[in-house]
Amino acid sequence: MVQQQQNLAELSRATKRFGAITALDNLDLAVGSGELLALLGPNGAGKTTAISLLLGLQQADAGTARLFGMAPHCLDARRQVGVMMQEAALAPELRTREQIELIASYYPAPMDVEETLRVTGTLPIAKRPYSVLSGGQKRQVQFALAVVGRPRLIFLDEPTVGLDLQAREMVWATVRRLVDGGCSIVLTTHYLEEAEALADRVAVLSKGRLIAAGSLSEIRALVVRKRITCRTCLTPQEVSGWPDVQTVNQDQRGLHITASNTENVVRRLLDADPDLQDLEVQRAGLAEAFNELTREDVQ
Ligand SMILES: Nc1ncnc2c1ncn2[C@@H]1O[C@H](COP(=O)(O)OP(=O)(O)OP(=O)(O)O)[C@@H](O)[C@H]1O
Repeated sequence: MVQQQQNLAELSRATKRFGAITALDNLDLAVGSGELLALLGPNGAGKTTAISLLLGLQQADAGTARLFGMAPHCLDARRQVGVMMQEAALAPELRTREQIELIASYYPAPMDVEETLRVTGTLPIAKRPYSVLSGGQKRQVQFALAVVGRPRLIFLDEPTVGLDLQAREMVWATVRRLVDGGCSIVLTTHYLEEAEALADRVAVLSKGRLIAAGSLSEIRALVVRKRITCRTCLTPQEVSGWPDVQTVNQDQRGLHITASNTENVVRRLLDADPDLQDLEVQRAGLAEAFNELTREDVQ
């Protein structure tokens, strides 16, 4: 018998307004079992608001939010969730180990506290009270609290902002391990390389609306533009007038061309310069796709 896969978290036609601002505009969003969904979008796009609705921290003005098929504020739903928001109010006097022990006690089958300290890089600050920690160390503790309960679904709102490279890599490694173990994760990030490194699926928000969703390659494919690099005797001035050519730059590696139809441009390059060398054609990266998709909003 084929079992129907249930979405762990779901927004249906959700709208949320703050006075004159429409933070979410008729948004549909679903988080499937075992996936890492990256929510991308410019500042103010509605990413944090979407998570807040799914967690029951805020109510939608229209539409619905469901968490494990329940209203998000239900304790049974919340018990299956771990959260790291951008701001956290933690007891300042509690030491890191005590914070982790406290949160672990709320969950039925938490991770071992020592293991949590180790995999989140918080072992060196285990004995220090929260109030004396640096900004980055506080984020590490918040991350530890999000994962210690071994929840089925974890929301991470910009988890690596303010972390040094080593701490960021530790977060990435732990996130990968959790997903490998069957955990689902919703991650908001401004670091596109973070989405590229971790996400199964990407949802791009802009002005409270979903403007694109799909796998990384599907999102990249939305951008038709591709890059051509080659060594040639042709000058940028000659090439820039050709059909399908969008931009041309030159440096010591040769000519760099972006084009909407690379096949046509490559054919013409080879015709015009039989001695052409080091020809490379690359698809647009996530960063280019993101810029293209949200261009209207960032201008
Ligand atoms: N409590 C609030 N009161 C008034 N306006 C709010 C409130 N929360 C969010 N907003 C507004 O709603 C919009 C969406 O905000 P939100 O924090 O969801 O965006 P975001 O995509 O998470 O942005 P960022 O990437 O900067 O964190 C913004 O214009 C924001 O100013």
